[in-house]
Amino acid sequence: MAGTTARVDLDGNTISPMTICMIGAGGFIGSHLCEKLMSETPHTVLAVDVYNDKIKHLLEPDSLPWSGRIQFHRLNIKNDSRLEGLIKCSDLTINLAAICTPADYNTRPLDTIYSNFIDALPVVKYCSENSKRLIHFSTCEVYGKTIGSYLPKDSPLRQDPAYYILKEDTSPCIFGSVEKQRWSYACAKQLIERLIYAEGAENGLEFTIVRPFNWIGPRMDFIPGIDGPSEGVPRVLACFSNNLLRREPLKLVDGGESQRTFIYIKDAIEAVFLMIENPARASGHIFNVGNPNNEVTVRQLAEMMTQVYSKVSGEDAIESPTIDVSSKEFYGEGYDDSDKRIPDMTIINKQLGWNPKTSLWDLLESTLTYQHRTYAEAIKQAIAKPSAN
Ligand SMILES: NC(=O)c1ccc[n+]([C@@H]2O[C@H](COP(=O)([O-])OP(=O)(O)OC[C@H]3O[C@@H](n4cnc5c(N)ncnc54)[C@H](O)[C@@H]3O)[C@@H](O)[C@H]2O)c1
Ligand SMILES: O=C(O)[C@H]1O[C@H](OP(=O)(O)OP(=O)(O)OC[C@H]2O[C@@H](n3ccc(=O)[nH]c3=O)[C@H](O)[C@@H]2O)[C@H](O)[C@@H](O)[C@@H]1O
Repeated sequence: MAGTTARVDLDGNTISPMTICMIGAGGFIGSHLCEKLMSETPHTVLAVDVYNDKIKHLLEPDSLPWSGRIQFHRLNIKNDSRLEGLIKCSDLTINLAAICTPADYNTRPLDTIYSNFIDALPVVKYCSENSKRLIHFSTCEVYGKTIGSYLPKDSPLRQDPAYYILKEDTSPCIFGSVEKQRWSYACAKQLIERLIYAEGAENGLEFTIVRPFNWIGPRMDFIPGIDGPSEGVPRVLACFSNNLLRREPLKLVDGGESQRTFIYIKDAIEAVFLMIENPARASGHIFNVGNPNNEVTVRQLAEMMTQVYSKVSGEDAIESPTIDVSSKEFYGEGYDDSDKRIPDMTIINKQLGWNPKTSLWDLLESTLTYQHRTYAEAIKQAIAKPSAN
């Protein structure tokens, strides 16, 4: 049981129980982190968010084995003076709070920039002034587009990893023009990374920056019209899950040619655990956290999800499982895209000895089993409702 056996770090030292102020704990990544921290460690979590639906199962009832080790604080970090007190009484702050759905970047650029830069400023300041450790969640989007994407289509250099592998310490950050407001998120995340790095260099802030590469799994985002707004556009896993559940074609933006590497949330959480419990190895570093072996085009992802969903639901796929849609139609004016995202793993391997394990097929199978179990009945009822009236 958590807390009864002493935990040791990668260097064999005993890890003392710590208090973690987790901002954005009620979201997708936060919920998985809280779940594992409660079941496998003696650490205490001060869970800060405006919502708690995804961690409700950890908060009640009082009889849960970790009762007393997780406290929920409903607050908006934009304007709440309690934040500094929570950071002060913690050993470590993890900041996950952000607007991070691409449909918002070009349609709500101000909210996106405020959320990812301005609202994170006090968190960094309080950590620096109070000499508290910070793990800040950035994104692989800070790399933007690959160098290779600017080469002629038939250039052999496009096949050379030097032109597309993304390395924390050497790759440039390549964004589109300011009119392409898609990059408002990446640019705000890049500037907060630079500010944190500068606080480390000038004022001694002990920090770790995480750059997640498309982490996916249960509880990611929402299913429109079921546990989120009907007109809302979540990230691709939830968009495609929604289409599959409703037996609609999966929409391929601009032909689905962009490439992504997807990693299972449970593999990625292991990496964050190593950062939490090995400060001497993690501090001062920026880490890519992704699975370079799970690369697909978005079209291939759609095809694989269609096959996996048929297997887990027992339903045959519809006759035309995908449909092409322009990015302007799907996201509106100002959308642009990352062409390819393969993380270099050298730094995280060297510092933390971490590697991802789960194949794309396996992670989709467990995730879509969850989606089917959680939403299929609610969708059936939602679809049946209008005709019953
Ligand atoms: N999921 C991924 O693959 C991925 C990839 C790259 C980067 N990230 C980064 O990781 C972090 C977490 O991502 P996620 O996928 O869990 O997103 P999420 O949207 O599920 O979680 C973010 C949480 O932050 C909370 N939040 C936002 N603004 C807040 C505020 N002002 N005050 C209090 N709470 C606030 C939200 O309510 C939400 O619960 C984000 O910073 C995101 O940019 C995630
Ligand atoms: O997850 C990450 O690592 C980062 O990348 C995501 O950005 P992106 O991968 O572009 O967002 P998705 O919504 O997951 O879309 C992936 C691709 O699928 C496409 N897509 C999306 C939805 C859809 O229905 N159809 C479709 O073709 C998009 O155009 C894009 O090319 C988000 O910006 C962040 O959550 C995060 O910082």
